[in-house]
Amino acid sequence: SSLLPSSPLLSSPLPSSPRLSPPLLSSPLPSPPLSSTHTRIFKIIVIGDSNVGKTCLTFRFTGGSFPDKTEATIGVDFREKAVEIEGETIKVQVWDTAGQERFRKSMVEHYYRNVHAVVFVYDVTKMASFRNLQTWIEECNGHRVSASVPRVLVGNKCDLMDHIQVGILHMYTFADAHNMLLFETSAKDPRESQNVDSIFMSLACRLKAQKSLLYRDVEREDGRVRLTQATETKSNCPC
Ligand SMILES: Nc1nc2c(ncn2[C@@H]2O[C@H](COP(=O)(O)OP(=O)(O)OP(=O)(O)O)[C@@H](O)[C@H]2O)c(=O)[nH]1
Ligand SMILES: [Mg+2]
Repeated sequence: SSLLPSSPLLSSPLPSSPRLSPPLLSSPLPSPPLSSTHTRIFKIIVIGDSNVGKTCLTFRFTGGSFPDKTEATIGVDFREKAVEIEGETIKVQVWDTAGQERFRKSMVEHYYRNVHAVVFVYDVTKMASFRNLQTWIEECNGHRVSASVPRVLVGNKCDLMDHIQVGILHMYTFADAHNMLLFETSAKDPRESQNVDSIFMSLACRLKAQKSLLYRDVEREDGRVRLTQATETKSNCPC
């Protein structure tokens, strides 16, 4: 695990440092492509206590498996996966952040800058990791993350059924109070992998929908781009 995205866990080449290229930093949600050569990137950060399984979840989504061994993330690891939604290829760029304070201090500003969605993870077998969510939410709010940025609550390690400390009621109440989508997952159990994918795919669909409502009918007329009213809202989203 490393500050720079040179980790062997990386699924594809990614920006060489957290200073991302201008198109990603310049707009809160990148506009849809007007040509097929431009791929939109959605930046999703994954935060929560150390050891809750953030690295394993992001690896399960981008790499399709559970890593044999992980070390505490230092700074951030980037992982990326191209997904296709309604005919558009979108890059889901997952920022796997460090849970340990000493490994994240200098990076926090980078995490939240122009983020498109936030995934809050806790460990269903550790009540402390659930209680600490309040602190993570405060940090997120403290970095001027807009209320329109979708937030998701993920209770991980649900394969450890005999050790569950955070019941479903806790989870529902919390997610409801904070207007979050919620998922219970296991990064470890392969039978749960679809559920892990759903976390990121549902966000990607939502982000795409947010923008496609505005730009759905982008048309070119006489060489000029014209925006027209959305005429249909039916979605072919795979989620
Ligand atoms: N049983 C079980 N263990 C898991 C699961 N996900 C992760 N783990 C284990 O939990 C430990 C921590 O996982 P990581 O993904 O490294 O945790 P992290 O949240 O990235 O931790 P930091 O990088 O320190 O913030 C590892 O030993 C994993 O093997 C899961 O779904 N089930
Ligand atoms: Mg980690």
